[in-house]
Amino acid sequence: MPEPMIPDQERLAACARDIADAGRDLGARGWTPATSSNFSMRYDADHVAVTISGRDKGRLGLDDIMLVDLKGAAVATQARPSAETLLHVQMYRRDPTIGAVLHTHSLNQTVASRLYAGTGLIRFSGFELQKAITGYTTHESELDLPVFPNTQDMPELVERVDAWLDSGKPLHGYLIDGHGIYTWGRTMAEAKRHLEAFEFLLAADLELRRLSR
Ligand SMILES: CSC[C@@H](O)[C@@H](O)C(=O)COP(=O)(O)O
Ligand SMILES: [Zn+2]
Repeated sequence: MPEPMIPDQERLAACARDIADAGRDLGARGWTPATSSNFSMRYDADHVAVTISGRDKGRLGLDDIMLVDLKGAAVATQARPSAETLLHVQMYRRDPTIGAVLHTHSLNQTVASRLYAGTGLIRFSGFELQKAITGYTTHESELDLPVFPNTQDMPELVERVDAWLDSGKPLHGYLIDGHGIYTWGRTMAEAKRHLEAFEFLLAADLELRRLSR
């Protein structure tokens, strides 16, 4: 039997503080309505600090964050991790450089996901803010944000994300139809920058659609 993992409380608290700070900021913008959204940070190579399911993500305290392994199983706690923890740990498993994953439910994210569910993709081009996504150096690039069908079956969603990544196409975030967005970064700051950029790009796209009706 392997020894049970005993979390370093200081390290876990440091992750929890960063997650709670991000949650307060994103909640204040109205992107985490009605306990929706979930957040995580890499704790070490094999573990992730993640929000406990059902908590108000705009008012998180240190007790609202728990540890899971890279399969999404709770570590050293009976608490239940966020409903979509499998989508978080998938990214940490696939890319060891990822340090934070953010999922929110803003109105723009949800409305855009419904509008583009049919095409399965939003392609941004010509926006300076595309450069806020790591690796994009010009507004002349094409930045794709896929829209996957919503389901309560997390392994099914994990499979769709895996299929996209396995095809070799770049992926910096995705929408889930009628639901919200996932994005990530090497640090919490980078994940937040990506989230803000996608939110702005979605808002701009929706506004242009309104104006050109
Ligand atoms: C409150 S409905 C939203 C949930 O179903 C889910 O999508 C979500 O974002 C939050 O789930 P949670 O388990 O609290 O992390
Ligand atoms: Zn959600």
